[in-house]
Amino acid sequence: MTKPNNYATDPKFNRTIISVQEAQSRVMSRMKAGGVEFIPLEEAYGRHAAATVRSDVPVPHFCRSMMDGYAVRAADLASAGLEKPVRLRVTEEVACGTVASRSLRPGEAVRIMTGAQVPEGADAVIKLEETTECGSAGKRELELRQPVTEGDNLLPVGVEIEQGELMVGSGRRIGAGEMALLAMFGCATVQVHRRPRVAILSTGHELLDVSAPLEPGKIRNSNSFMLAAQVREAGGIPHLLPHVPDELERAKSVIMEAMKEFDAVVTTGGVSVGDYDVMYDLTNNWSGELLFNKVAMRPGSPTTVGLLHGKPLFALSGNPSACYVGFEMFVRPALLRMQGAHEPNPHRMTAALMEPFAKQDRFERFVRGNYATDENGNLTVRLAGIDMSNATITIRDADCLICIPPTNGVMPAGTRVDIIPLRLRR
Ligand SMILES: Nc1nc2c(c(=O)[nH]1)N[C@H]1C(S)=C(S)[C@@H](COP(=O)(O)OP(=O)(O)OC[C@H]3O[C@@H](n4cnc5c(N)ncnc54)[C@H](O)[C@@H]3O)O[C@H]1N2
Ligand code: MOO
Ligand SMILES: [Mg+2]
Repeated sequence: MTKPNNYATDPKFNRTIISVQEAQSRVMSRMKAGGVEFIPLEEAYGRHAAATVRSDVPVPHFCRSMMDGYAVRAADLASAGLEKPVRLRVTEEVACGTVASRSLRPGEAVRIMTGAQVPEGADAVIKLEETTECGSAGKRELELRQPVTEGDNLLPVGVEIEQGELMVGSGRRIGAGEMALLAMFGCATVQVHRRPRVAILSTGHELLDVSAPLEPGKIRNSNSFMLAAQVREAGGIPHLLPHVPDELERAKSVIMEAMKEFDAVVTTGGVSVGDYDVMYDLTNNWSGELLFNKVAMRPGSPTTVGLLHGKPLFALSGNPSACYVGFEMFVRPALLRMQGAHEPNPHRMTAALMEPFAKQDRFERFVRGNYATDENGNLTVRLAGIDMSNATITIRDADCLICIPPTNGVMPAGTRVDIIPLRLRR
C-alpha cells in the first residue's frame, strides 16, 4: 500500500514553519466575539459579560452600623470619663431591615444591630460589650464612661462603592465576586456572549469506541473526551462526532457538514506526513483558507489551522499530549475571544527549573510540569513525568506547561523559565 515519496519536492514534507507567536496571532487576528444572549443571573457563572455594568447607587446606599450596639451622638459623650459617666436615654430599637421612627436628639441613644440603618442625628455606634444598660421599667438608660469618635463603627453612604463605578467590564469572566456585584445591582438578567459550539472529530483507522474491547493494533479514542473537557474549561459547548477512519472523502464530508453547523471544528489525528494523514490534503485543497500547517513548537509541530467563512478548523495532532498542547495554545484563546474575553492568551509566570533540562531542540517546547513555592516563597517548577508527545498520563499530572525556548545545550537547574498554569490546582 505504501507509495514512494519525493521528500525533496513533496509540499507535505516542506511546509512553512512559523513561530508559536506568529501562529497565535494569525489565529487571533481572525477571531471575533460571537453573538450575545440574555440569561438569568443564576446561570451566569463562568460566562463572559457582553455589556458593562456600573453601580447605579452607592454602596452602602444608607449609613449602616458595623456592630451590634447603640447608635449615639459623639458630642453627647465628649465629657464622659471613668469617674464622670454620661447617661443617655434609649429611645427605640433598630433591627436589620427596619428604620428608626425619628432622628436622634441630644441625650438619646438607639439600640441597633449590625447592618441596620443608623438613624439621622447619630454619628457613631458603640459596641454592646462596651456598654451597660441601666434604668428602670419603661425607662431604658445607657451609662457610658468614655467618649467615642465620630464615625466609629459605621459605614457611611458610598464608602465601598460610589455611584457610577465600573462593576463588571464587558468581556470579564463572571466569577463569584462578579455574581455578587451583579446581584447587588439588581441584574436578574445578564447580557453575555454566546458559548461557542464546538464539534470534535477524531480520525484514525485504529480508533475504537470507549465501550469496545481492545483489539491488537487498536486503541480507544481518548482524545475526543480530553478535548471535550478542554472545550468546557474554555467556556465552549463540546459536541462529540463519531470518529472516522483515515479516509479523505469521509473525513471531508463530516468536517464540511460540521463547519456549517458549529462555531468551530476541532479534529485530532492525521496532520503529519503519514500515508493516511488526511488532514494535510484536506486543508490544502479546500474552499477555505489555510492559516498554517507547521509551528516551531513541540509537541504539536504539525498543528494545522484553517478558516472557512470566518469559522476556524483546528486540526490538532493525534498524539495525545501534542493534541492537548495544541488546544491550549490555539483553540482555548480562540474560544475565549469568541466569548469576548479581554485577555484570551495563555497567562505566563516565571519559575526556576528544579532539574536540568537536557533535550535539545530548535523548536520551543511546552513540557508538562508541576510548580510549587520554595522555602523563600519563590516559584519553582519540575517535569511532571514522561515528556513524550504520545503520553497521556502526564496530562493528568501536570498543572502547568514549562516553556523551554529553543536550545542547543543543557539548561541547568535554577534557570528561570516561563510557565503557563493550566488550571486550578488540586
Ligand atoms: N516521518 C515523520 N513522522 C512523524 C512526524 C514527522 O515529522 N515525520 N511528526 C511526528 C509528530 S511531531 C507528530 S505530533 C505526529 C502527528 O501525528 P498525526 O497528527 O498525524 O496523528 P496520527 O498519525 O493520526 O496519530 C498519531 C498518534 O496518536 C494516536 N491517536 C490518534 N488519534 C487518537 C485519539 N483520538 N485518541 C488517542 N490517540 C490517538 C495514534 O494512534 C498515533 O499513535 O506524527 C509524528 N510522525
Ligand atoms: O511535534 Mo510532535 O507534536 O512531537 O509531538
Ligand atoms: Mg500521522
